[in-house]
Amino acid sequence: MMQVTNKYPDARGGGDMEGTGSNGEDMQMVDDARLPLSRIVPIPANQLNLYRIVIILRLIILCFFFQYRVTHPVRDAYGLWLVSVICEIWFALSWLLDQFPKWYPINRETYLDRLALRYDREGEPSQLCPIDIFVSTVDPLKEPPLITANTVLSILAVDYPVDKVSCYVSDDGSAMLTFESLSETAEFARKWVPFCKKHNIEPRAPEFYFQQKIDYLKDKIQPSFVKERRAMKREYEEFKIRINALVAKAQKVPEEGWTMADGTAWPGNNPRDHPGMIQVFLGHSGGLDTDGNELPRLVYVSREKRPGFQHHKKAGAMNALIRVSAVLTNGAYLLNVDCDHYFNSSKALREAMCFMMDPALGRKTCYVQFPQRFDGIDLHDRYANRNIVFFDINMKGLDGIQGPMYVGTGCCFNRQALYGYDPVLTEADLEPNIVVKSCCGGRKKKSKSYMDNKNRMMKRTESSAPIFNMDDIEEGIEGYEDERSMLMSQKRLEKRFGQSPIFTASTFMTQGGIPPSTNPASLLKEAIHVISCGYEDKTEWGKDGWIYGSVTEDILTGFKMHARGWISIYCMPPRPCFKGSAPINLSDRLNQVLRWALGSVEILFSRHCPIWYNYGGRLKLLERVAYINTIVYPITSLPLIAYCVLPAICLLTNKFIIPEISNYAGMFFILMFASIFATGILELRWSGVGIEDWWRNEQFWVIGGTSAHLFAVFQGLLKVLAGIDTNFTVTSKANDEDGDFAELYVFKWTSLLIPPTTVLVINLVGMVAGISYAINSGYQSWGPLFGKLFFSIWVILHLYPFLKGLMGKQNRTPTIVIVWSILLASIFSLLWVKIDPFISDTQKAVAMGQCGVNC
Ligand SMILES: O=c1ccn([C@@H]2O[C@H](COP(=O)(O)OP(=O)(O)O[C@H]3O[C@H](CO)[C@@H](O)[C@H](O)[C@H]3O)[C@@H](O)[C@H]2O)c(=O)[nH]1
Ligand SMILES: [Mn+2]
Repeated sequence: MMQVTNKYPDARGGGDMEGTGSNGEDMQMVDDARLPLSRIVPIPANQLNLYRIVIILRLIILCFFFQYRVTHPVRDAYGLWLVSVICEIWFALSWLLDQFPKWYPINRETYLDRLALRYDREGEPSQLCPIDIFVSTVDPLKEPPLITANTVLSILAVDYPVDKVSCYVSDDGSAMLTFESLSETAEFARKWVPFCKKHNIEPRAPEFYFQQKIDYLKDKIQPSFVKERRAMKREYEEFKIRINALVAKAQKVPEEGWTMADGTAWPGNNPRDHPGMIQVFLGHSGGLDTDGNELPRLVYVSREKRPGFQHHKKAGAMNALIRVSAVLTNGAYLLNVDCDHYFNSSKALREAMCFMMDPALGRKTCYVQFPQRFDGIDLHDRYANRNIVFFDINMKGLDGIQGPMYVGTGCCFNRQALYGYDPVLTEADLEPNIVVKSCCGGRKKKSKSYMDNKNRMMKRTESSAPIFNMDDIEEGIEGYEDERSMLMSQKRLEKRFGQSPIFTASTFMTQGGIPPSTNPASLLKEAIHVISCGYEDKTEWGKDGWIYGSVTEDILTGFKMHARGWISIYCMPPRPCFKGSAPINLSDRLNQVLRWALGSVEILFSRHCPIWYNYGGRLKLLERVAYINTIVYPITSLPLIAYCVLPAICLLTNKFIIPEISNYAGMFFILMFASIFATGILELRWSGVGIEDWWRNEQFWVIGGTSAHLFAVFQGLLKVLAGIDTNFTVTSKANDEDGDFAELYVFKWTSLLIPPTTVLVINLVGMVAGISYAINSGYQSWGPLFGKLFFSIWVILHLYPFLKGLMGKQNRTPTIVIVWSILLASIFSLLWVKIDPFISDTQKAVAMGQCGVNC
């Protein structure tokens, strides 16, 4: 059923490849094996330098700009001017937070061939490290089992030694549907995996493989391929039918709850009150595939849930998986994906190992993050779902500082980093203590040296990775004199890991694997124990592992590791390693953004706030700035809304936020725009991001800012002040099989739509009013009007995708056309009739403005 021997030799020991033959070819191999497994591909210096110069220029211009703005109030519109200047200062600050972490962008390249040469040579047992892969799912109705099945299949078929891959599926919804479809998936994998490996196909998620509209015969020489492909396609369709049947069956819950095939009641009938469940499929003794080869283990896990126990959403699920996997397989590394993020490249694990198993990088790398890429997004990516600017610009920038943020999925972790240990930095960084010695010695320490270092041992468990394995511990305990301090370190371990000796012991096996001679039945029992709901009581789970306290557990988790001095790596090979789905209709997208922003606000008000947290530690300054940026951005919604309403007020009151401009001042305005434009263009140049993606990002910044971010600020405040807990509303992952993007036009009412709609309407009204006013007051008033119209149009252009989303798609007659026509019609009719409904209002406002100055 599961792996019980520790057959993973020390593979991270570094470049000491002994025992190679003495002839020249072998020597060459040894040399090659010593070459680095990855390299930094620098961005061309001329591009980067120009970019940096322009940033500095922009900074200088900005200073002059503000000097002018602050010293030149608008006499008759003091309030408007003050608000606008405050907003502008805030925008400038948030620009600084966003800009400077992009000072050292880099790219990277991996050498998979060298990795193979070093750790995975033909004819020898592979020395690659074992990896546990986590898949999280919660609601099979929103996260269709077929999608999860595809993710699981792509994992089982990954290009990595099968005995070193284990896949854990966490079911937070304790749904029998998830369980049964996983069982079907395990059966189908017996056919699917050998097919993938034989024909070396990509991607190895069947749905997406068969969906590809490419010439699948192109590089295939095997005559049998066509036939086998056809047969496999049929098999997959039958599999799909079985899954769909399960889904159909699950639509209506029987009164007495679900019963399993053997007639017993499904233990998870109440998702809020059920025991922990584990089922191991495939693997060691789980039967072979159709070619007679072993398959990776597949484990279903549904942690125990009881009323009155906090379960901490996804972070809690992930922590439960850390413990289960430590007990059952204990991979040295673990990689987690959301249920909809399948392996788009079967080489993903090897890519990650190019960094993790690198003797120099591996010791200090807490995780290797892959960019999130998506399928099924509408052609123009209306709601900036692909987040290209973030993934291709900001993250590359961070990679050059201390490493990219963790984004929740497609990320390979060093298990020790999740246990809350500090990185093992270079020997010079540390005092000459046992950590370094045992690293370099590579041999088990005798109990004597353990005794010598007992006090350091305690310290070390506080701060750095444990290097001893169980034999050492046992030997040590026998001859232990100072019982009290042993007890304390025992207590310390219990606090950190909880009350499972087996699990705690596994944490000392830094190369992964489980001790030999452990009996599978007792391991399973222990696995159930470590997922019980009370297990984390009186422990530090949530302070280590995945961090609790925010619905964006990802940011917090990565942040804490960086604060401990770990670095992370951004890995973006040409073929995207992971692909997921994204909510493409407006309402779902806004709700997703709301959750993210709320998560940020939660962090802002928590003790982990990057503004205050842990100075004097190992967090690099620019990395901190980037984290500050990701948690304060929701606040920008306040000045943003104000700023978007200002142009309309200007139009309605016939005032302006800028006084009559001199030529000298006008120059600064022009320089400002030019420098903004130039930094943008240069950024797109070094990153390779397209202008459309950039523009979408700008637009969505305004759309999100005027809706979701604003709500997040208030909900966050409510949480802090009134203790109202936040929800993790899962995004639906609809499978868009027809590919007609019907989802894009789905309209669901949510109050998130109100503020941007209001901003839009006000601006439209303002434009009508402004134009009609100008018409009435003759031609000298057209000049100032254009300034105001410009700002209004700026707002409307940014909100345009939102307007489109609001309109939906009714019978293919875009309602937006109707709206525009009504608008234009009213402008022209005003022009024709020359009436001015706002004239009295404006006069009133003028009077008030003057009063404001004089009094
Ligand atoms: O109680 C819960 C709630 C959610 N999930 C899982 O969390 C994942 C992410 O949920 P989703 O609704 O897809 O959120 P997204 O906004 O699309 O996810 C992004 O943002 C999240 C942080 O808000 C990260 O956790 C995700 O990894 C990242 O992909 C899914 O696999 C869920 O099954 C759980 O396991 N338990
Ligand atoms: Mn998602």
